[in-house]
Amino acid sequence: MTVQPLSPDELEAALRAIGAERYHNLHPFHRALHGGTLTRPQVQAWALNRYYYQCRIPAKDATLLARLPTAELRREWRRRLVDHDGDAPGTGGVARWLKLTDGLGLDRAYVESLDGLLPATRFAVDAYVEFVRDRSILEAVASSLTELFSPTIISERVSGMLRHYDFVTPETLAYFQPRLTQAPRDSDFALAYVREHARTAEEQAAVLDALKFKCGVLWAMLDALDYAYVVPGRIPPGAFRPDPA
Ligand SMILES: O=C(O)c1cc(C(=O)O)c2c(n1)C(=O)C(=O)c1cc(C(=O)O)[nH]c1-2
Repeated sequence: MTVQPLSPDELEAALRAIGAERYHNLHPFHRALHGGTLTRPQVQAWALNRYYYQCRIPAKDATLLARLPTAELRREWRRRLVDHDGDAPGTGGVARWLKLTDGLGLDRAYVESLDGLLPATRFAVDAYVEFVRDRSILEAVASSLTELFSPTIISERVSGMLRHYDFVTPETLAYFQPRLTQAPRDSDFALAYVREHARTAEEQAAVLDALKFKCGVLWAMLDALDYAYVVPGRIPPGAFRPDPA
């Protein structure tokens, strides 16, 4: 029996249902981060590990950019590189993420060295970069669609962290403000691309799987933090160890 393809609206609804079920806003570590029940060292561990995601995002976008077939698509996608890398030293999202790790009292050279990462952070983020490098353009674009759901979590995060943690200031969280406009712009484009190009049932299944995969990447990063930094005695050898209080 041949499976009938979904209409673009049905495909979008199926993508949104994946986010509603699997996006990392539902993870216990995020609930704790936003709800104010983490300690400063646990927030430091989150920011340090998330730095690796931030700094690999432009590399993943560059691998896709190189494969895009038209100037129109490349022009659209290259904005993401500028958003993250900036167009001068000290500008862009990665530099702003370092303001967050600075504000949390982490040594910048240590953060940038990547020496303190959890092994699973590295594996999860590298898997995302490799997925985008190796899969079809359609799957690669679809894997960015978690950003459909990020403005809500970012708003929750900023208000929750400012309310609950006296060691967090609006300047420390400056990374997130531009994301509130960048993420919808990027995800609107990616969603329109996927709605138009995922026509067959096979292509649509691949797109849905790409979004599930990406939700898994984000979830696995938080599982790793939850495992290592919530119950004492579980920090892997070589990973970030908070200073004794
Ligand atoms: O704070 C978040 O929860 C969150 C989530 C995501 C996401 O859903 O992938 C991104 C970001 N932030 C983000 O800041 C960012 O630059 C980004 C790029 C991408 C991507 O897949 O290309 N996702 C995300």
